[in-house]
Amino acid sequence: MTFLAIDVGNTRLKWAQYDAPRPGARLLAHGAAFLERIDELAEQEWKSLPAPTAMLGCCVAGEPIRRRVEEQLELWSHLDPSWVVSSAAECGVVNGYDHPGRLGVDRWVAMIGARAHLLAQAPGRPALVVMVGTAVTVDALDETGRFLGGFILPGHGIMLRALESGTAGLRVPTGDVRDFPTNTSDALTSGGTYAIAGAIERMYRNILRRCGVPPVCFLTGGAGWKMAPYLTVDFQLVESLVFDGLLRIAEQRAAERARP
Ligand SMILES: Nc1ncnc2c1ncn2[C@@H]1O[C@H](COP(=O)(O)OP(=O)(O)O)[C@@H](O)[C@H]1O
Ligand SMILES: CC(C)(COP(=O)(O)O)[C@@H](O)C(=O)NCCC(=O)O
Ligand SMILES: [K+]
Repeated sequence: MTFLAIDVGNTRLKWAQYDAPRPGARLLAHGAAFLERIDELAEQEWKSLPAPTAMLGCCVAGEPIRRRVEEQLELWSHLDPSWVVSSAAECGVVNGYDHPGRLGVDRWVAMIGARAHLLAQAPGRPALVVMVGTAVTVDALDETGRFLGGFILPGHGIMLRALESGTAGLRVPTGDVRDFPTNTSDALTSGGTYAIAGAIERMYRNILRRCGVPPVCFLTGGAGWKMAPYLTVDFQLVESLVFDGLLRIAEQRAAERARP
């Protein structure tokens, strides 16, 4: 009984194969492909994988991309692709968005993963879930598992491209993060990094004010490691947060199917 988890973002598809559809399952293989390369998965990375018994994914990259991923999944003819959609409540997480279905499903799944980590280590605490990918999301879960709301910011790449295309004088290589940047490259890189760090610190304080208890902060996403050195709040870097959420949802759905 192997399980394939897939997370399709706006830049890359991330996949991981586990020996079972439940949290704590053993990771058998994993990889990532830029969206320009997803049409090669069945011919390349996935070709040598043992056939997964079940698959669950989340996709924020749009319907055409999702269909292209499903074409690759046809490699395993018995497999019935299943995609999570954001809902009003799932796996103990309650969705406080005005229109729950409009919440990015990667955010929803990451929060479900974070909630499981939180319950295992610090029940009774709120959670702050930061995902640094193409965009950056900074989401708040209260101590009962209710999603209170969150920020969306441009990611590092989008910030730099926006500045480059909106100005005459900002076309410079990537710089270093400095407290007091003294050249354009460092000023741009530091500005982007501290904009994200500042949003995280603000949400930390928003949650503390709302809940009266400091949140446990989870950091994930392809560029999460880039932010790690610059955060002033305690955090846990959990690269697998979305996969952990998918495993949790898959376990829950299997239990529901098994119920008489
Ligand atoms: N090896 C890498 N190649 C390209 N981008 C990387 C790499 N490692 C980290 N990144 C950063 O991670 C981002 C993509 O992260 P990811 O979580 O896959 O995004 P998304 O979920 O939006 O597709 C890129 O925008 C880039 O800043
Ligand atoms: C905010 C996002 C673009 C993040 O995408 P990513 O950086 O993971 O590619 C995605 O979660 C999304 O399309 N959300 C829908 C809008 C919302 O969450 O309100
Ligand atoms: K993502």
